[in-house]
Parts: sequence; C-alpha cells; structure tokens
Amino acid sequence: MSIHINAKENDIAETVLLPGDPLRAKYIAETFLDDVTCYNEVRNMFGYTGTYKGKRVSVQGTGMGVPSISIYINELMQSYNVQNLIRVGTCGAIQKDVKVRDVILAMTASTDSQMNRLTFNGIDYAPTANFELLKKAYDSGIEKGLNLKVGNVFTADMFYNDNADHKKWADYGILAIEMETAALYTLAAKFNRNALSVLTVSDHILTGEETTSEERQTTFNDMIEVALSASVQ
Ligand SMILES: O=P(O)(O)O[C@H]1O[C@H](CO)[C@@H](O)[C@H]1O
Ligand SMILES: O=c1cc[nH]c(=O)[nH]1
Repeated sequence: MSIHINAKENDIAETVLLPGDPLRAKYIAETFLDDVTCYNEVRNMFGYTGTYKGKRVSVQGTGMGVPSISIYINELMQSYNVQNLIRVGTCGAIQKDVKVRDVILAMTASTDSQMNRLTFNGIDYAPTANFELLKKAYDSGIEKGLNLKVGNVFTADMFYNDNADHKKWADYGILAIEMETAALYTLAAKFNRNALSVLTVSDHILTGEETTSEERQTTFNDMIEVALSASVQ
C-alpha cells in the first residue's frame, strides 16, 4: 500500500494505462479489459487491473496536472514496481493540420512546469518517450488505418493562461497542449522505466471546436486501442 493507492503489491500489473480522468479509467476497464478488479478507490482516483488479449494490464486515474500525476507515477514505480506507463489523455491542438479527435503520440514534451528546473538546478532537461513503446503504438495505429501525428507536445501548468503564446509554440512545431507528459517522461527516466503519452485532440485552440465532456470521459477508443496494443506486444 502507498499513500494514495490502496492496493497490495501484486494487485497492479507491470503495464499501466494512465488517464487523467478516473471515470475514463472506469470506462477503459469496463469496455476493454476482462476479469477486472478495482484495486483503488482512494480519493475516487480509481485503479483497475484486468486482462487484454490474455495479458495483465492495469489502468489508473492520475488527476490533472504535473503535481497530481507525479504522485501516482512515483507510487506506481516505487511501491508497485510498474515498468511500462502509458498516458491516455486529451489535449488541445494548436496546429491547423491537427484536427479534433486526431490521435497524437508525444515523442517529447516541452513545458513551463518548474518541476524539471527544480530537479536539474535550472538546467533544461528534454523529456523523451520510450522508443520501443512509441514504435509499437505507431505501428498499431498505422495498422488500424489511423492518421497518427507524432511530435512535440506542450505540458502546461495552467489550463487557463492569458499569457500563453500559442502562436510561438506552434511556430516551433508544438502540436498540442496538455498537462502531464513532461513529468511522466522525466520520472520514468529517473526510475529507468518505459513511458509514452497517447493523446486524443479534445478541442482545437485555434478554431474553438470542442468535444463534449461525455466524449472526453469515454469514447476515445482509437487512442485506447493504440495504447493497449502497444502494451501487449
Ligand atoms: O484528459 P486528461 O487526461 O485529464 O488530460 C487533459 O485534460 C485535463 C484538462 O482538462 C488535463 O489533465 C490535460 O492534460
Ligand atoms: O490541457 C489541455 C487539455 C485539453 N485542451 C487544452 O486546451 N488543454
């Protein structure tokens, strides 16, 4: 048991999907996994373990933002020895050719979070996806016929930020904004684990197009299938 996860050591699989929304965790477990048990209800941050194509997989809600996901991934790696961590999140697009409901594989994550500068005494660390997971996810997405986007995302500390310079970030090739990937990749590197973020575009920051809150909670099935395929290969 850890402070925020009320599970026994072997209750959690070595591969864990990480949605920000705990109700998305419930949806994934109920829709995609067999033989499911719920191992965590602390703070309603639901965690489930089941099987996908015969392989044990867990899914754990992380909450929103770097501080919250950092708590869960630290505990998953240190108390439960989790090896593969795949975020399944939503993001807001800032490029014209990235559309709502597109799936993005985050190769790296720029950030305005202070977490890495505090960790590395002011030096800029480049948080990077695990290549094996990225390749497996890419191959499975292509096999499914998806028009995947692969590249740099921006992990923002503030969802509402009047000073955010989306144009500049877009000019430098950032595809979309979300709030957790830089922390996931940095902590996975620290503990020598494998991490990837698979993101669905839930809204377009340039056009204002959005998905419903129900869609954000559920129905991003392409992203979930890509993440699960990568996790069992
Ligand atoms: O849908 P999730 O996984 O929570 O991801 C995105 O949605 C939240 C903001 O609405 C942030 O956590 C952001 O990263
Ligand atoms: O963090 C996020 C997630 C979705 N859309 C945004 O604009 N930001």
